[in-house]
Amino acid sequence: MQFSFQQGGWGASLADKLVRKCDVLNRGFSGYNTRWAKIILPRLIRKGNSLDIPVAVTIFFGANDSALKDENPKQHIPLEEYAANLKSMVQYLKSVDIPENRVILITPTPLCETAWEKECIIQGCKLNRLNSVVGEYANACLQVAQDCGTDVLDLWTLMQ
Ligand SMILES: CCCCCCCCCCCCCCCCOC[C@H](COP(=O)(O)O)OC(C)=O
Repeated sequence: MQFSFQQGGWGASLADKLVRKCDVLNRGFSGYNTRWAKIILPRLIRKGNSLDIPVAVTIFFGANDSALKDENPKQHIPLEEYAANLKSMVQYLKSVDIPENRVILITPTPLCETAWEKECIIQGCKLNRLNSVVGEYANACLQVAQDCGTDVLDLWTLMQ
């Protein structure tokens, strides 16, 4: 997310598509999981006046949360906590007047294990994420969207 506004990034493309319609703000923090994001969210989005209410807020987590506990304990978040953290962020947004119908959850994308393993080796570690595990977090994200009544962009399915 943090780097999505770089040249050719999806954030930059989105901002370009929506030019003259709305501003696209990037509040991505590379490497963050839902536990850390939940803590900083109140510093990123505060209650404003009615003119400041965002048209839409996207919440895009799961890639880092789903890192394997044994191989990457710093980023790993248990599945149940991941779902609870997503719900908590939706509830926080509601408390600052951003209702669930303005929130879009985005599932994590599928993981190319061979490409990621090469990255891990460069970093001096073993493969620390598995596509099948990411899929469990994507399903949990879909469930949270259903429970909370938000829209959801199912990149897990769309990018298979
Ligand atoms: C209002 C309409 C919103 C539409 C949003 C459209 C979103 C399109 C998204 C395309 C996504 C492309 C693939 C992104 C892959 C992201 O992977 C992220 C993870 C975690 O990275 P980070 O955020 O830096 O921690 O990447 C890795 C390597 O784990």
